[in-house]
Amino acid sequence: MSDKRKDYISWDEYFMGVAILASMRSKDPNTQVGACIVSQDNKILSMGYNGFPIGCSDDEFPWSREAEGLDSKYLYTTHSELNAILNYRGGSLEGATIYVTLFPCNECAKAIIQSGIKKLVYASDKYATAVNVLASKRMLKTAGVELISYQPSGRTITLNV
Ligand SMILES: O=c1[nH]c(=O)n([C@H]2C[C@H](O)[C@@H](COP(=O)(O)O)O2)cc1CO
Ligand SMILES: [Zn+2]
Repeated sequence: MSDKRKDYISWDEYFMGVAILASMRSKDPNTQVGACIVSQDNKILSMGYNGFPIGCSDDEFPWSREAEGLDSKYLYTTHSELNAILNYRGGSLEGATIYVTLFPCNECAKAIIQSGIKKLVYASDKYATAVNVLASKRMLKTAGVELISYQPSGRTITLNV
């Protein structure tokens, strides 16, 4: 009897890897974010990345983070976490886990909590001191969502696509 492969990727590497891959679809020149929602039995339910709503052209709407008023990207981008939740076409997300490449903002936290997601695994927390992230953590913790800081395995995964 032959032994099984030993260097297969872990569930965490797989799901965070999918979130990272989703982020690579983002057209945001500054921050690309990806999310992957997973069921309690390790099935991928949905994915998302930050971008403009369907029908709002990436070439017509602005990607500027400095511009004020109607030319700011912040008015138009749908965040990766919200996109992943809205992209889901199944039933309930109750009890699911969301893998995110960046800690979610307060608006995404509300959507995560209300959709019944119970666990959040995040990679970067580069805006940790921003007031919206502090508010996000306050809500997620109060609502009982488990927050797990992803520990990179150190493995490099190369895709020849
Ligand atoms: O939770 C988040 N999820 C998410 O998708 N984003 C997106 C919105 C913007 O397109 C980008 C943030 O842009 P910037 O880093 O230039 O401020 O990341 C931003 C946050 C904020 O934490
Ligand atoms: Zn958000």
